[in-house]
Amino acid sequence: MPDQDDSLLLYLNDAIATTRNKETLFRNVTEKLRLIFPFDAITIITLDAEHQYRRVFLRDYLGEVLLPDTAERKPSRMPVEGTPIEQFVRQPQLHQYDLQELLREYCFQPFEALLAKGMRYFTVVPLRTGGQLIGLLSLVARRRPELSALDADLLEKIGSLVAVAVTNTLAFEDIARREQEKTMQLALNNALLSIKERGELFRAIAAEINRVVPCDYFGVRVREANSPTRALAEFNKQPDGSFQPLDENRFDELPLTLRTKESMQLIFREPGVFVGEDFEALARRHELLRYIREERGTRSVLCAPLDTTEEATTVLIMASRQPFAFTEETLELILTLVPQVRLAIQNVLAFEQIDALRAQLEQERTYLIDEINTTAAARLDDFVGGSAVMQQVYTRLAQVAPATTTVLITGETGTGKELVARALHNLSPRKERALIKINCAALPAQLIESELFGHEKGAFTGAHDRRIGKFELADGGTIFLDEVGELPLDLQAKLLRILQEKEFERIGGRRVIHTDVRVLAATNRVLEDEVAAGRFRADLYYRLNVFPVRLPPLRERPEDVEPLMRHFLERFTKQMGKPVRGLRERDLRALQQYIWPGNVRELEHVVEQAVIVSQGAFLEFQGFAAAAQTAPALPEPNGPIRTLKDQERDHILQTLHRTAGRVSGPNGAAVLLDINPKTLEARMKKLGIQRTVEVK
Ligand SMILES: Nc1ncnc2c1ncn2[C@@H]1O[C@H](COP(=O)(O)OP(=O)(O)OP(=O)(O)O)[C@@H](O)[C@H]1O
Repeated sequence: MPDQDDSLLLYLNDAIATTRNKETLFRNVTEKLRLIFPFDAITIITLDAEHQYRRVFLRDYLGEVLLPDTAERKPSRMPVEGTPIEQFVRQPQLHQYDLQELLREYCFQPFEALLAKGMRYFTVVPLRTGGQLIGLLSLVARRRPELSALDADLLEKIGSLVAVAVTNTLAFEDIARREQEKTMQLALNNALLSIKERGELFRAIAAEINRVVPCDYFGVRVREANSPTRALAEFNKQPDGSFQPLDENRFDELPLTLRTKESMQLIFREPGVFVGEDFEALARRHELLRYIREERGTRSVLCAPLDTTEEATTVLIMASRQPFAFTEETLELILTLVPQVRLAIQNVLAFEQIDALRAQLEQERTYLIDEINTTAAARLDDFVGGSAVMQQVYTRLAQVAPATTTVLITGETGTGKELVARALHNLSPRKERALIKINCAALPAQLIESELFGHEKGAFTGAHDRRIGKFELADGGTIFLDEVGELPLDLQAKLLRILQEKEFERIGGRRVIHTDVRVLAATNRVLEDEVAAGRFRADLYYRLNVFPVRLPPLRERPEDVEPLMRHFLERFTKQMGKPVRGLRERDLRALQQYIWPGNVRELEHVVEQAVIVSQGAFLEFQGFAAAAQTAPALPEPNGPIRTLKDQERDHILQTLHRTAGRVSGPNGAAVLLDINPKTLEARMKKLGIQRTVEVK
């Protein structure tokens, strides 16, 4: 049939030169071939340059669907080694085989399936262009094809034409793919450059990628050593095609057995596609994947590592309910996007960090402004009083200030414990960061925890927003736990953990937060006694008492009274714009002899009051004069002994007199007497002191 052959060749030549559409082209080619050669199925495979991998380029079963389980359903790149194709590649000539014989040598599932469909004969035509073997054309038939020498010659020629067509098509596909890549990269770039919010950014990435590689799940997860993986962002595709973020806590509903660290560890660390049987095998081995398969109907997964550092691996994961949703090509495409996506993630995380720092700075700023308004930063120069006991204190302060050592400041009320804490902070390298004060006695017990550790949004009723705790706020700075002896026992345990491990969690949060905080604590209680009474944890006491600083009460250093007095006098006179007045010798002596239960603070108040009320040439200590007369601690040697009750009654009365009847509050009698206002009220009741009657 030479004429017919020539016209076929001409036809093919023409078709190949003019048809750009792969499907039309090969439909035409196979139809023509069938007219000449009685084959039942035609397959074209292509080979890579090293002939190690094969891809199915086209299958045509002439109307009869064969091999329903394997056709196009594998990742398209498959190895050559170990298959009969190895043999064809080694001797690239036109060959005819009996499938049964081939199968004796090789175990090859596609051929077994062909055989099961009644196919017996297999003709291989090498596809060559420019002397290079680029693929194979195979023709399969039920009946043995009788090929003449001319037929064989024709087939070889057809092979050459088909090879050109295949190469052209591949080149076109390659160009189209690169264009697609470029378009995607451009689209992604636009999104990545303009979006700074994490959720939105990842949603845009998911949507762009989904346009080319459809998926039902898109996520970026991070694996860190020794902890379950966590998501940077995760989305599920909705029926309307939009991507909705997945609930961060959705794994909380998992059966406990699945929430083990091992199960929650990321299994994907290499780029790969897991489809069909590969996915099923993986799901059988990995519990969590099996669960996701059941719950979400996931049947294939693609993963592409984005970033690997010593501490963490970040992986992009796509999943689909289709069993063969991804191929090696899709993976290659996704991998070309990795550098962009990595950069975008780094950007967005950097933005978040900046935001977090800005928020922290803002909080610190607001806090500091509040603080500055009430108290200025203290230095050692601010301490007045050169008594020997105080000299020892100053030396200890100067020694410990530059270290990160925890300091426990003890002393009666008003002895200057807070002043010491401020001085320690300001003398330390942390002075540029915040000094955060927490008054452990002034907070309702149920709020202290949130105050110290912060809480997540919705952690408890009323927690509308996330709140940063003071320990987090003080990161890099100092925290001052005032009245630490008042801390409830359960919080003592939590405080101990921070001191030991330097980490904590927000209430309602699962993330462990590390913090670098120097702790200063103060109390006017004798903590040893509190420990003995079971009200204070011994282990916490030892943790806090690393470097104790005890502030002596004013009565133990009467020589400091005068300089302190003069110091306050100068301050208040200036502050109030009052004229300078003299100090009577007897008043000074009375002040020095007084026992000062409220210590320096009480002295400060006495002077303040004197500056306010004095009119003449001398300072008047009206309220104090009475106290000074009755204050001597020792009674007359031979005088009548007064009962303790009387003594107590008088003492309370004097104090109330001084505070103009005020029991509680900063200027109340309870502060001066260093007892709880409720306790004072109870005592007053017991002693028959009625505020309104007695104090006018
Ligand atoms: N040595 C000192 N020199 C100058 N001022 C002092 C000195 N000691 C204390 N003060 C002042 O006395 C007042 C009370 O001090 P501070 O608040 O530090 O005492 P505190 O021991 O923390 O009291 P509390 O136990 O009641 O909290 C403050 O105004 C402080 O500035």
